[in-house]
Amino acid sequence: MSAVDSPTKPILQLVGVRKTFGDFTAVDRIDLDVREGEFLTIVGPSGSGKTTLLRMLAGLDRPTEGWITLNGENLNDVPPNRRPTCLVFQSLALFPHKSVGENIEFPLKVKGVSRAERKRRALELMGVVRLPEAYYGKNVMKCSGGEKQRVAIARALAYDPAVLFFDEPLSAIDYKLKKVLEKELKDLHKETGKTFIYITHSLEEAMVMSDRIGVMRAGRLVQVGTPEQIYAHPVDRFVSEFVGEVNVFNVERDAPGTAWHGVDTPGTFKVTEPPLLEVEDPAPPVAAATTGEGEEAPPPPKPKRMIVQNAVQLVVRPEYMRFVTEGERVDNRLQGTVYNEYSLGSRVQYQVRCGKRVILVELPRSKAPPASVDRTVTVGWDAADAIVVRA
Ligand SMILES: Nc1ncnc2c1ncn2[C@@H]1O[C@H](COP(=O)(O)OP(=O)(O)OP(=O)(O)O)[C@@H](O)[C@H]1O
Repeated sequence: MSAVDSPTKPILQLVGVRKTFGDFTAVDRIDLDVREGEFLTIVGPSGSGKTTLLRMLAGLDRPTEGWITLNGENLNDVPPNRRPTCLVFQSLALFPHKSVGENIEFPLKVKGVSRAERKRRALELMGVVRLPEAYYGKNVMKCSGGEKQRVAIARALAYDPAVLFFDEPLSAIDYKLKKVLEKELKDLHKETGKTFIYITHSLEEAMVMSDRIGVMRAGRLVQVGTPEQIYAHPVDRFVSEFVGEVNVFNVERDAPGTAWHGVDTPGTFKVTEPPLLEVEDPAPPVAAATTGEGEEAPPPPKPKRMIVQNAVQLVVRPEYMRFVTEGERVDNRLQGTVYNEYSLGSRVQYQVRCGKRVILVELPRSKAPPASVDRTVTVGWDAADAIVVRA
């Protein structure tokens, strides 16, 4: 059972964490519970605030507002070297003139562990990260990128931290090795049972390894969920597009119960009823009250209302689009012409011009029709396969 399914208590809690640089807010009021033993990945585009958040977690920066607690203890003023956490940097920060063994043993040496015990533990950790014992005396700069990565992780494990932070450790590694290391990191997480917090801009990486993923945008954590939740139930268009290429249709209706019409794509569409939207009541905020001691008490929260949405976006992933034959039952269909097709290895992607729009369709190679370019086709999708997000 993963940490996500189990009722484990939060090990790390963030409450209203904010970081500003002058007038600029890099991280904006983040609330997050990290469960003990989970692999949580924070993803987001460049500049969304991931590194700033991680630096606060690791103690390299102090939050401007809010609290970070570990097992209930406020960490805000605890320096990095006094925290039971360890950060594996993108640059790895290894000691270049030292051997693999010396690098891994460093935290143990600082703790005053005997030479024999240090060596025993270093060899044990080399086994955990799959480095051959013969590498013990090898100069770390003579190791490959993937090997250095393993040394950095073994050294982090030597600290025996409660939580390990990873700052894009695989970003400089070639694609094939990265795929191997992603799986190894996931195995390592399982074997050690430690809490891993991982930062990356690659959602693909996050999907492979994580129990949960937090998606950041402009300093805010816009969605936290399992890879399945992020993929199948993105909260908005930003998250859905971050997960991969999508077809987006703007649709609206005059009133509940009437037909949905395309705004930018002509036609009537069958749409799964969108969820009610929770909004703050537009009534003016209630003035702050004064407490008995003469201090200002915070105003009560604004009441919320549920409203029916009559304008939404339908997000249809290319793999949920299909070519429809005459008479085939499908909820929504569009006529078009295939103008390009691309091989994606085991899948084929088609670009289909439907009026002024280009629709992406992706099929497994085994179901891909041959030589489709310039053919007139009908593309279609079922209402249940469209993700309905706020317009
Ligand atoms: N010390 C600083 N002073 C001023 N602005 C900063 C500082 N550190 C970060 N920022 C700004 O805060 C924002 C978030 O930066 P951050 O490095 O956290 O983003 P990121 O999501 O990690 O990006 P990337 O994936 O490119 O590393 C950026 O606009 C950045 O310019």
